Amino acid sequence: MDSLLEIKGVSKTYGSKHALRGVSLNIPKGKIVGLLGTNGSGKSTLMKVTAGLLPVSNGQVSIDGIPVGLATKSIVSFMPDKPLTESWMKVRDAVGFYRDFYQDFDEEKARQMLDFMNLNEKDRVSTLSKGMNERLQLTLAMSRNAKLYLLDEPIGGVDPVARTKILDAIVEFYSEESSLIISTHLVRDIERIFDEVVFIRDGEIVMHEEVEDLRIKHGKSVDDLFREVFAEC
Ligand SMILES: Nc1ncnc2c1ncn2[C@@H]1O[C@H](COP(=O)(O)OP(=O)(O)OP(=O)(O)O)[C@@H](O)[C@H]1O
Repeated sequence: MDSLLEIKGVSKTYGSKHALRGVSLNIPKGKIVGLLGTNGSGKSTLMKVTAGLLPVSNGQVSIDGIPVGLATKSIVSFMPDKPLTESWMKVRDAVGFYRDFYQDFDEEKARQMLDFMNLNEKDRVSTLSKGMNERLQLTLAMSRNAKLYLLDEPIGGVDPVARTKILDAIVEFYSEESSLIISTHLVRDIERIFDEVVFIRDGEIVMHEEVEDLRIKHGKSVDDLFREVFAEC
């Protein structure tokens, strides 16, 4: 298997709290992967460790064969669960900020995405609704020409109509040369776009399967299986 992301025996503690417990995971190139778990299961921690924003307590993470660090930041695009933009910015300032900051930022792609998302470059970030803000953050993260995209809860807290638009944009603007990991607990709305799913519970990977295999093997949707696996939590 041609792995893009390799995680080997990664643990992460915050003081005495164990957020990740010996996580090992391989993600191939060209896949959209759902990182699924209930609140507090370790999704954001795993995303941040992969993005190189948090040091691990134990284990190794590498992307395209390179250990996570300064060098991998240029091939990983991370959309955190909290916006990186400042409230004084207009949408066009946010785009300019990303363009100046990231060499691989594709301004033309950003324009097309803004258009698709019905976002106006003249709007102030502080006046955007939560759903519109999520659309902006997604546009910024996906307009980089990265090898790995990490989207932390891109549909958290937005209504079903906004969710559909965000998912359509991910599918429309995703390049098959790269891989994309999306963390969420809103499985039903999003499972149609996944090639593979990873279930994380209490900082441990409890399942990693291709979605088609999973549906054949269990005769269930990912959402049904998710509810079953996490029912006892
Ligand atoms: N900075 C921190 N200090 C202490 N504990 C933390 C910190 N960040 C996360 N944790 C704890 O680590 C565990 C995993 O948290 P994490 O944010 O990775 O989970 P999550 O799956 O992303 O949750 P959610 O869906 O609620 O965002 C939780 O028990 C959380 O309380």
